[in-house]
Amino acid sequence: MAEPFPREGLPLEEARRRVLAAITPLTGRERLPLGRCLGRVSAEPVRAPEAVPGFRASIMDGYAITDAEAPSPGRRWSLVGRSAPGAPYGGVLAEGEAIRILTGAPLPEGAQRVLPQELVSPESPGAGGGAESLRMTGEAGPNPWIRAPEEEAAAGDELLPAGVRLGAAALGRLASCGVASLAVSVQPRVGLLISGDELVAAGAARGPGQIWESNGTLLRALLERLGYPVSEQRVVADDPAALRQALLELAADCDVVVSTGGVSAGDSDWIRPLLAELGEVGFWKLFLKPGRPFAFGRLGPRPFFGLPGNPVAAAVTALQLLWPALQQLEGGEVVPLPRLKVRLASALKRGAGRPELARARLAVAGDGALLAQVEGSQASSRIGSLQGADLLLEIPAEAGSLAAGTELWAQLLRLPLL
Ligand SMILES: Nc1nc2c(c(=O)[nH]1)N[C@H]1C(S)=C(S)[C@@H](COP(=O)(O)OP(=O)(O)OC[C@H]3O[C@@H](n4cnc5c(N)ncnc54)[C@H](O)[C@@H]3O)O[C@H]1N2
Ligand code: MOO
Repeated sequence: MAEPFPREGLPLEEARRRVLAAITPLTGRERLPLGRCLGRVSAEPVRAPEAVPGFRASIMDGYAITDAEAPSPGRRWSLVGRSAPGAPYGGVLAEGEAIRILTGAPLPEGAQRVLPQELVSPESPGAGGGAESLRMTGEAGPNPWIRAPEEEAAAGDELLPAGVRLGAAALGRLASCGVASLAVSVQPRVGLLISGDELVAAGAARGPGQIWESNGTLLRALLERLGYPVSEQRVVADDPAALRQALLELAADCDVVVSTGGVSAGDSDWIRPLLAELGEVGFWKLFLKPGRPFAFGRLGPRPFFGLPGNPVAAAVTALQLLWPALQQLEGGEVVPLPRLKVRLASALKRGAGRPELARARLAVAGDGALLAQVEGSQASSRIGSLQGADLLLEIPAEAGSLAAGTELWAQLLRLPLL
């Protein structure tokens, strides 16, 4: 039977294309208060209900006057009132009059300019009584220091399209425009299956040849950081009946099923035959280091990701293939990691073979050039190679050892702050 994939494995780009082509976004949505929307995806466009700020507001603490042009030093006004944030001056300002105004307070009708208080000096009425007055002592510039009523938004402006991941800035802006809640897409429920006869929980005593289970902790934390907490997890031995049972349960309860381990070609690697039995193998094997034994397919109707058992390979393929799929399942834009060009800080010994995503630290040289520092073994079993990594260096398949200074593309392991 012809294999539906090249023998050496699928190039990463092609694998990502096939994964995304097979993923249909979930249709559910829910309305949540803003405080619970961080990291979620907008399910519909949001428009400003009203203009914001909605009135002309002072940008400075000072005095509002009717003068359109900057007044000259020595000019005087009589002080007739005050406008504070939330306590506007009710009257109409006339020529020759000024009011005290605070930052953020509404300008009264007739006012055309605010004089920052540093430019004027108030004068008390003399012995004969009369109004308090104001005298121009400084040199006014052209800025009238007035914030336009529609500076942030006009009524009906689109504040946000559908399909956008909500960060602090978007949520803050929605609040500033009076929006209290919003419709967001439901999140995919992620089921995680961890398999391996050799695995014991961290903290438990190890028998001969046993290792402490780490992929559960690693993947759960990574997925949580990406905004997709794992909703169910099973740890199962390399036993086909137990694995079949766990896969069926996870597929029943979750929108996407992810496994780690048991996906290469050994005689206790059950994931692929079980996927073929319970659903369909879309493709198996990537032309990638780390991450060659990777399976994608369907478990019944659910997308399935068989990540390798080696921890680094599991984390890298989760970032490269599972994360885009989760973004698409949620109905959001699939946002790739930013790519940039960096130079190797030191020579890198390697053999040509598979395209590699090497873990590196980002350093900035004195002249501002971006440098990649690859430290220690890049074995896919060594989780330490992920620790502190800022970059995944994209090393082409045909590249052998690389000299210091070699320019390479790299993916920046950073999420947006705002
Ligand atoms: N003949 C071949 N052998 C292997 C190939 C191959 O192409 N031909 N590929 C190698 C590569 S590359 C990788 S990566 C591994 C992945 O194999 P599996 O996905 O089947 O994973 P396992 O064999 O179950 O485990 C590999 C390794 O990782 C450890 N492991 C597994 N699960 C966990 C866990 N939850 N926490 C911590 N460590 C875990 C496991 O003990 C093994 O050491 O296959 C190569 N072999
Ligand atoms: O793909 Mo494996 O992760 O190279 O060791």
